[in-house]
Parts: sequence; C-alpha cells; structure tokens
Amino acid sequence: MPGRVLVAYGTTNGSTAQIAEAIAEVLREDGAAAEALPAPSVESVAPYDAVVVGGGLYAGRWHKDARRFVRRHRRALAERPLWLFSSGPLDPSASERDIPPVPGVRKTMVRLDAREHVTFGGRLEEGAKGWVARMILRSGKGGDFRDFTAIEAWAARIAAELATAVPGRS
Ligand SMILES: Cc1cc2nc3c(=O)[nH]c(=O)nc-3n(C[C@H](O)[C@H](O)[C@H](O)COP(=O)(O)O)c2cc1C
Repeated sequence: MPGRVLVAYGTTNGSTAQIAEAIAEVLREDGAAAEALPAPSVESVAPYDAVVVGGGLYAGRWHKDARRFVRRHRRALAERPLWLFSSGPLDPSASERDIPPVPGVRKTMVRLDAREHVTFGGRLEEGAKGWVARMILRSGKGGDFRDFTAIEAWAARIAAELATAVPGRS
C-alpha cells in the first residue's frame, strides 16, 4: 500500500499553496498518494501516514491557518513523520542561505518533533490582499522569490525519507 501524505498549507495570496502543490507533485511522482490541501479544510490527519505543513510568513509569524492546524491536530502530528516549511522573504536570501524558522515555528518543531524545517522565498505581486501588501508593492519590494528547483529538491529528500519511514513503502 503506498503511503498517504498530506501537504497542508496556510496562505493569503496563494503562493504557499503553489509550493505545497509542487511538493505534493514530487511525492506523487515518487509513488506516494500525496495531496495538497488548505489547512482549514482538513478534518482529520488520521488517514495520512506522514504530513508536511507550510505557511506564508506574516509579521514574523506563520500564517494563522498553519498555526491553527498544528494546534488542532497536535496529537496526531506528533505520532507521524512531520516536515514544516515557511515561505516569506521577498529577496533572494532564502536561495542563498538557510533561514531559521521564526520563533513560533521553532517551538512547533520541538513540540511535535518535526524532522526538518525550511524557509523558501516568497511572492508578492499586484492584486495581493491588504493595505500593507499594497504599501510593500508601492515601495518596489514585490516579486516572486520562490525557488522551485530548491522546493522540488526538498520534496525529493522527503520522498527518500518516506521510503524508509512509512510502513508498506519501499
Ligand atoms: C503584510 C505582510 C507581512 C509580511 N511579513 C513577512 C515576514 O514577517 N517575514 C517574511 O519573510 N515575509 C513576510 N511577508 C512576505 C510573505 O510572506 C510572502 O509574500 C509570502 O509568499 C506570502 O504567502 P502567501 O501568498 O501564501 O500568502 C509579508 C507580506 C505581507 C503582505
């Protein structure tokens, strides 16, 4: 039986959703039954053998949907192989060096014994919600800094670990 993997995400402007989809796609290519879902739509983690949770960064915190998700499902998540990611920096920094998790995400990592966390670059483009977003855009700080080569490489590492971590997968 192939492993079932959930990639749950919290997003406001959709860019983290696309990262989650890219991760799920790599996992599917590797034979896992992976699905990317908005975190609030997940009723239960019970059907999944492993979970990846990602959130956009807003004012130094994970997206509220990602925070609520890990709080609500903490027991089930602590019993499963778990990976976390954040998406935020609107500059090339995330492609150039490892960016540590924000403090709240670090706590979640420790509490739930997550295997790894990675920060990917973010995206902010015209049409983003909120006046702060519009101000950032007006100051010329927008753009798409997501590195899909790095995202897919990370997903491939997860796939390799799943091959040993999830019973029934080889
Ligand atoms: C109001 C606002 C606050 C933000 N705060 C942060 C932040 O604290 N750290 C960071 O790295 N990126 C920050 N960003 C950039 C976002 O994390 C980035 O645009 C991300 O890709 C958004 O994800 P989403 O499209 O899935 O909502 C901020 C963006 C906005 C609009």
